Amino acid sequence: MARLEIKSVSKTFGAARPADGLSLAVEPGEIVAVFGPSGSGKTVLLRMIAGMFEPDDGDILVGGRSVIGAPPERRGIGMAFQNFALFPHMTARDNIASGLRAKGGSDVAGRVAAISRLLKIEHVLGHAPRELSNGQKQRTALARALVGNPDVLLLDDPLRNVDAKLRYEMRLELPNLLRRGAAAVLYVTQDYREAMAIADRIAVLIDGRLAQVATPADIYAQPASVAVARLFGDPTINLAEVTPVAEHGALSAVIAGAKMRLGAGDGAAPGPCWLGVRPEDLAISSVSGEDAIPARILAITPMHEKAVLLLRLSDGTEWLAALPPDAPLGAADDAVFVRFAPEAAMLFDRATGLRIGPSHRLKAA
Ligand SMILES: Nc1ncnc2c1ncn2[C@@H]1O[C@H](COP(=O)(O)OP(=O)(O)OP(=O)(O)O)[C@@H](O)[C@H]1O
Repeated sequence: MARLEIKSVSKTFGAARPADGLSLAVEPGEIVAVFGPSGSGKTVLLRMIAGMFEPDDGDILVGGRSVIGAPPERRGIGMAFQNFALFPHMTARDNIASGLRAKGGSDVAGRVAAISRLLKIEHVLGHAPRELSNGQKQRTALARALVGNPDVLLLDDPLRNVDAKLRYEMRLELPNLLRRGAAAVLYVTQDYREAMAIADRIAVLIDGRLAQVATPADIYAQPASVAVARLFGDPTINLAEVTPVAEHGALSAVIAGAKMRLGAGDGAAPGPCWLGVRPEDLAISSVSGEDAIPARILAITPMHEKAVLLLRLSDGTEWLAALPPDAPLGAADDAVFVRFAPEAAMLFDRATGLRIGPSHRLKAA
């Protein structure tokens, strides 16, 4: 059992700076998802930890000892990648055993059998990779990463190339499987749902910097910035440019002519902001009122667990509302009124993008 610590790590490739002062610690038995847009530096981070190349600055420690300069096989790290990276000429059994054999481990056959049972691939151990389905390849690659009981487990988008059904199943199974060995797990994914389903904490990487490291619930309810807020949620968060005003210690902002009460902030007017409201926090009705934004329904998309309404507010802004499918939805071109609770409004500084003030969403939940 060992802690993984990444301390002020930076890496530059020409004009690209995929790691810019990254600091993060992962405890034994903890799963931290590294999530961020394409090109944000996720793979570079994993490769530096694995020892495929070294950082320009900073330190990486496993169990309190720096691994900088140590060869990959001496770092106590297991890895699995999105393209599986299995040796094509070896059976699944030999692929799984390859790392153990290289290290001269004991009871290789017994350990391979045990991990294969756990991953339900015992029946294909004699097959070559070309004879395996993508799901079986992915389980074989995971088995190879897990079999040596590594201190640190690095998984680079391991479910990207498997079909939707298996991905769903594996999202349910993986957390228990990964926690068995009490490794410190870094799990890279481009899918925010996968990050939320699998991880204890999510490290949001944007342009080589950690924009936020927090639990999935906190990141959703209290995103540190408008960029983080936009990465989590489907449909994505609705935004409006506002300049809130403070009256009697309470904030409000005018959106498309309607004066909306805001629960965010500390009651002082914060200057120009982005206001963000999640689609599921909007209520739609045919009843007008001072606290309601006039809008028109442009389109309704029924989905099995929700209906998504595309709305045009009276100032031309387009917002999305996500409603329970049994809610009265109206029809395209209907005039409607949009409301949200003051606690549902988040405010982000327009210049920096950072969220303003304490969130009231958690209190409301
Ligand atoms: N070996 C390398 N040489 C030069 N530039 C590199 C190298 N590896 C990565 N980069 C650059 O570093 C940046 C981050 O790349 P990285 O592969 O870490 O992104 P990512 O977040 O994993 O993206 P994706 O989700 O698409 O896999 C990119 O601009 C990439 O072009």
